Amino acid sequence: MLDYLPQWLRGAPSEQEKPAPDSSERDSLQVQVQLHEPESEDAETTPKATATEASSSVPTLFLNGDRHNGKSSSGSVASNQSAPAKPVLEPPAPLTAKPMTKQSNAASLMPPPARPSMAPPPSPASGLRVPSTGPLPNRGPPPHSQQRVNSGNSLAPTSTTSTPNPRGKVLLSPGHSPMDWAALTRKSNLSGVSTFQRVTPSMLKKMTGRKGKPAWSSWQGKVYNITPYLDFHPGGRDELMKAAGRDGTKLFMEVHPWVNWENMLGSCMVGVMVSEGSGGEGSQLEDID
Ligand code: HEM
Repeated sequence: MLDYLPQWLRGAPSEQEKPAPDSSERDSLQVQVQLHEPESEDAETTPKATATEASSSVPTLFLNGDRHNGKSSSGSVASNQSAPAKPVLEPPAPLTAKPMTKQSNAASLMPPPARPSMAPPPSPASGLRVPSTGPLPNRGPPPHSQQRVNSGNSLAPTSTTSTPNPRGKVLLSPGHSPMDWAALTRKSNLSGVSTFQRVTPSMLKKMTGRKGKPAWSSWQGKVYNITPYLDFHPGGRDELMKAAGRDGTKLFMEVHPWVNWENMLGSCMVGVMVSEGSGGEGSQLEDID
């Protein structure tokens, strides 16, 4: 009975029956001892398989054994000719270098260069654009300022519509875009006067845009007819009318110092400011009205 099992598995023979172990059995017994012998403080952990270089060309795996154990002089564990119960695992798959796949190849490539900026070429209306870089300029008067309060005067019906835009911009009616204004000023003289005017402060004060009079405003010593621009003004008629009959420099600079007054209203220039008493043809224009 149990003849098919190796001797060492059939159970412990009595001391008398026990034959002198041959060398291979001795080695097998050593293996058992080695497997159960705690080697270190973490010896109770799950046995781990470790690859090692066997004496033959085929790599062999060992349980809980390090390379030195496997190559011990007894050689029973490392040897392929040991007992069948020997805990030898199948040889692992050869650790060959993986060929580069397409994906890993692409991942190792350098990223594409940054896209060049697609800034549009400068246009005639570029002076009207808000600068895209740098600190934000003053975006109009504070919410409760006098400038934000509707003046309530009886202006002619406007062709612009107020919007809840926080910047105070209005919806310009069709045909009144900044481009339309630029095209209009290229074609015609919009000053409303045939000759250059010498305008005194009292003359300017009367040019309020009411009672059939044009709206004039001065800027750095020059006088401009702002009436034609009223419906083109992105801030609306009411805002622009605040500068009528007076020097508009301060108001203008408070709201949009980046806007080029002289370029935009060049064709609306009426004349220059002169001191009181030295008025010129402007007084004649006043008489006509
Ligand atoms: C008379 C010469 C003026 C010209 C040529 C002019 C021109 C302009 C332009 C081009 C804009 C658009 C700005 C932008 O998009 O960045 C604008 C907006 C505006 N303007 Fe004028 N403006 C003038 C006078 C005034 C005055 C006197 C006021 C106020 C009393 C005023 C109030 C505003 C407001 C509230 C806006 C909208 C807010 C903004 O764009 O920041 N403007 N104006």
